[in-house]
Amino acid sequence: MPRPSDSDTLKDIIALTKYTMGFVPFTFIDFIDIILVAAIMFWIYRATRGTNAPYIISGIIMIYLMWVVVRTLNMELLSNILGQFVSVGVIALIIVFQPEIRRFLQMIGMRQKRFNFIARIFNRNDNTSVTIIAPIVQACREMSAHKTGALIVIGRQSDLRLITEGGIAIDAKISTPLLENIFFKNAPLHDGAVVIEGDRIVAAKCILPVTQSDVPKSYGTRHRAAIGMSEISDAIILVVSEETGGISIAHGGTIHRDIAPDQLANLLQRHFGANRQKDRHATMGS
Ligand SMILES: Nc1ncnc2c1ncn2[C@@H]1O[C@H](COP(=O)(O)OP(=O)(O)OP(=O)(O)O)[C@@H](O)[C@H]1O
Repeated sequence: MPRPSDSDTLKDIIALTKYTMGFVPFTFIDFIDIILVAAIMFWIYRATRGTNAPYIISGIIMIYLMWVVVRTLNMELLSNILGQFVSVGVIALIIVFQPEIRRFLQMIGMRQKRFNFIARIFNRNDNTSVTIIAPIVQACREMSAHKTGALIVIGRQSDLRLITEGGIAIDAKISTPLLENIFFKNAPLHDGAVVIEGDRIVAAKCILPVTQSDVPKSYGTRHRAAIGMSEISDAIILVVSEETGGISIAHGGTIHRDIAPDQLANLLQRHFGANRQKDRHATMGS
């Protein structure tokens, strides 16, 4: 019996591909579709990392695949039972993922102000270390020494209106005495977070979203709120612990605890220096 040659095999593959493509036409839109689904799945993975959500998603996918299999095999009873699970699946998803969905909506609400080039050019402050960093670091140093609890959000590119609108508007130039006064125990505005944008204290008494990630049990709500805020925005969040006087800095979903005031000044310099360089590149590019 003659053995099929390589060219025969190739012809068979081409024929099979054409046959399959006849049933399932693959267009450019399909390609975009697949890329978007992959991007959404990657985002869901990143947003739910560290939570129980990936396990729940795997469970839902398993139920769905079982349902597809039993339906194909015409197993009526099992198919009906699993079908009920699948049909209420969307509602179950909304209930189970309520915190993640809320975080996603907040993230959309805090979209980057990256198209606001003109405002950024005119708002750029080359004296950042004198006008912003020094008074904040000094306030943290003092509050740390007196064990005054504080939560300070330093805005960068993310739009923080969703947060500031829930607080008390202040709109005053940053100064060490003002920050200390706000957080002074029993002062009317000491509860919640202060939000700083540019060289101004925009609002106080702001409520921040608390992280849903797995953090050590020793972290109280103030530290959890700092991490939560850093997960949904590019802001830098400073915490002074009322319990220990320790200073922490949260950024990009992680928190560094027990930072010395001098180290804090260096870290802020680095963040704002990098920001200014990024602005410069963006301005040159635009
Ligand atoms: N979601 C939030 N948004 C803004 N501020 C918050 C939030 N949750 C808690 N806080 C602030 O944190 C204070 C409570 O801090 P708590 O003792 O629970 O946290 P902690 O992380 O242990 O901080 P500390 O080390 O200062 O005790 C509240 O009085 C309030 O001012």
